[in-house]
This record gives sequence, structure tokens and C-alpha cells, in this order.
Amino acid sequence: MVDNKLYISYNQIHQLIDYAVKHYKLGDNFDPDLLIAIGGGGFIPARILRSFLKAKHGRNIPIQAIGLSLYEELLPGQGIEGIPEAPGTQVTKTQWLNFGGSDSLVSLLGRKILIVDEVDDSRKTLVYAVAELKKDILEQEKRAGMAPGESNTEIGIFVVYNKDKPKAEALDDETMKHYYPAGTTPDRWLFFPWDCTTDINVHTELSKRSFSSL
Ligand SMILES: O=P(O)(O)OC[C@H]1O[C@H](OP(=O)(O)OP(=O)(O)O)[C@H](O)[C@@H]1O
Ligand SMILES: Nc1nc2[nH]cnc2c(=O)[nH]1
Repeated sequence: MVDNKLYISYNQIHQLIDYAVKHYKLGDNFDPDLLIAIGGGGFIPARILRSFLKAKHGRNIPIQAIGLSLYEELLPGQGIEGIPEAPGTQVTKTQWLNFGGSDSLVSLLGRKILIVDEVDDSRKTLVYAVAELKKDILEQEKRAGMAPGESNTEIGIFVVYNKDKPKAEALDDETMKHYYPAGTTPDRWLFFPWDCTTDINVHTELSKRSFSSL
């Protein structure tokens, strides 16, 4: 039965990422040298995206992971079968880069960073991620004796799906110049293949019907 959820299959995600890299000329127009995946949903898309970017230039772009959480299960067990989860009021940082502290391994300065996530819903998570990343960049510039913005670090955003809806928060104009949504959906709950704990073949079939009914 197709209900108010949109079922998404692994193949749809793979094909959309392929399409978006070509459509936005990623690797040319915006050529990232660092991918930051927002976990958990951004991990698999970031890994797929890396393959398509490698196919353009032959080099593997490093993927760093951050953990941000806004949505929570309504009741124990909900969410498991794609039941919509309730948005919390604020984003929680569960994991961050090892770039900011004194034990920093990699510089953010002068980089082209592409943040990757699977869905842009209220936009709160992306706004939070960009704000926190900018704080780190400022801090590194300060430590390097640079003026704010002198490093020319650029931030872009890649999402597999943007929900077409009024957003709770806005990204700044500069970041929006490098905002790359692979696909757009109506404001429905997206049931991703990695959320499926029953029969993935059934899920894949439902994904075909979900989209043909739009
Ligand atoms: O645009 P927003 O309304 O901020 O929602 C988008 C975020 O919500 C989900 O994360 P979630 O908080 O569920 O964490 P998870 O990826 O670990 O499930 C999703 O992975 C995005 O990161
Ligand atoms: N799985 C899933 N997570 C989300 N986080 C915010 N919106 C969504 C959604 O539609 N599906």
C-alpha cells in the first residue's frame, strides 16, 4: 500500500546523485576537496558522491563525518518502519570535526568544502552545520594571523532531496550560491532504504509506485 510516505530506493539515490553531478557540473563549477557528511543519513550519499567525483578527476576526496541530530523517535520503535519522527526544537551536536582544536590534523583554510546530507527538510540542520563550520574557519584564520574571510574557504551543500516547503531557517546568500539539491520532493515523510528493516525488495517496489503517484 502506498501511503503518505515517499519510499526511496538505493537505485533512485544513486541515479539522482549521478544526475546532479552532471547537472551542476560538480567537480568543475564547484570542485570540492573535502566532503563533510552529516550522519547518519549523509554517509551513504557522500560515499556515492565521492565515486562520481572521482570519475571526473581520478582522485578520492576525503570524507569527514559530523553527527547532528534534530529528529527523535516519537515512541520506542517508531521510525523503524518509516513512521515520521518528530522534529526536536534544536539541533544537537553528537560528533564534530577534529579540525578546530589544538590537536587539529587538517586545515580548513582555503578549502572547498561540500556538506552532504540526504534531506533538507526544515533546513535547521544545514543552517546549524554551516554556522558551526564557519566558527571553526574563523578560529583557524585567527590562529593563522589572517583577517576573517582571508582564507577564501568556500562552503557548498549537496542534498539528495530538498523538500519543497517553507523553511524554518535560512542559509546565507553566499552558501546558497553553492546549494545543490539533487531532487525535490513534496512535503512528505521520506522513507529511506537504510531505514527499512523488513523486505528491501518490497521497499524498492513501493518506491517505484510512490514516485509514479506524484
Ligand atoms: O532539515 P531538517 O529539518 O533539519 O532535517 C534534516 C535532518 O534530519 C535528519 O537527521 P536526524 O536529526 O533525523 O538524524 P539522523 O540522520 O541521525 O537520523 C536528516 O538526516 C537531516 O540531517
Ligand atoms: N528519514 C527521514 N528523515 C528526515 N529528517 C527530516 N525529514 C526527514 C524525512 O522525511 N525522512
